[in-house]
Amino acid sequence: MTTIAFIGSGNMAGAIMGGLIEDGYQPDNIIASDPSEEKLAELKQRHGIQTTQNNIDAIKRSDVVVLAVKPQVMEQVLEPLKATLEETQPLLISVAAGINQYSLQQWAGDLAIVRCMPNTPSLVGKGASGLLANDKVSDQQKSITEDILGAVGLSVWVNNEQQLDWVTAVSGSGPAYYFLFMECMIQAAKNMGMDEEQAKKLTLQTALGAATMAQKSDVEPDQLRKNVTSPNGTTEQAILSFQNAGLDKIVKDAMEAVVKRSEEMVKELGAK
Ligand SMILES: NC(=O)C1=CN([C@@H]2O[C@H](COP(=O)(O)OP(=O)(O)OC[C@H]3O[C@@H](n4cnc5c(N)ncnc54)[C@H](OP(=O)(O)O)[C@@H]3O)[C@@H](O)[C@H]2O)C=CC1
Ligand SMILES: O=C(O)[C@@H]1CCC=N1
Repeated sequence: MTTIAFIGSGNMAGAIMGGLIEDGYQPDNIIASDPSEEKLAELKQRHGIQTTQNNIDAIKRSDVVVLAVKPQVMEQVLEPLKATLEETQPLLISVAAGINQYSLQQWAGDLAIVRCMPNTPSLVGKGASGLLANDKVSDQQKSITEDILGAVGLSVWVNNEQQLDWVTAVSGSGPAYYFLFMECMIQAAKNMGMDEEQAKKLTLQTALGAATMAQKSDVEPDQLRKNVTSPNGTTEQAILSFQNAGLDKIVKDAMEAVVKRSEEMVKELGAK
């Protein structure tokens, strides 16, 4: 079985590791590397995986290296690892937003690199990831990448950096939009006087029900919405309220802001 090292073991790495284990991946074949002893102890206890505070040691023992540190520290994290990476030639998968293939290659060396944009629902096997390979990635390495990300949800290959920025706007950042919407619904229900626990239970089940229906049915989301919206009924008033507030523009602006920020990050943080 392929051994996977995670350089950086925070939220995103934890989500992918958790999803892999849930899917039956051998814990012995997962190595988490992180400066935090506490984080590592927690991961070891929860998943029974291998842990280390030594990135080079983790890389030497693995076939696939997943880079899951914050974009702001990627350059400094890779600098001491470049020689080992070039020597051992693992498949490198970076999940960092705003760090493009060019920068990764400058900092990590001439390797097979997949730039991946995952999302945190990977933790529950419902991830959605975009993948961009450089031309050193073999078909076999593509299939290994699909297996890893496939264990935690669905993945799609894209052809260029711009398309990966679009993936970031849709699914990378997307879970936060739905969480925010849930927060707003729970708060509004509380303001009406509903008990918080009840508001939460109903909101979450409604989100799950709507997503499951949209995914399982052949009917498009707009028709599913119309099916809920009885003429002159209650839903119609809510939809009108959203539309009058310019929801389509609010969403469009938010997603364009993601793409803009990704492009800025490439300029701010990327290799010159
Ligand atoms: N969260 C999300 O929804 C998504 C995140 N991403 C990307 O995933 C990456 C990680 O994000 P996230 O998991 O949220 O961040 P976290 O801060 O939760 O995780 C990053 C981890 O890397 C550790 N770290 C810092 N320096 C090193 C080092 N030298 N060697 C090894 N580990 C180190 C950090 O430790 P310490 O805290 O001690 O510094 C931290 O535990 C980012 O690049 C982000 O763009 C992509 C898609 C979705
Ligand atoms: O907010 C971020 O920068 C990361 C990338 C996508 C989701 N979280």
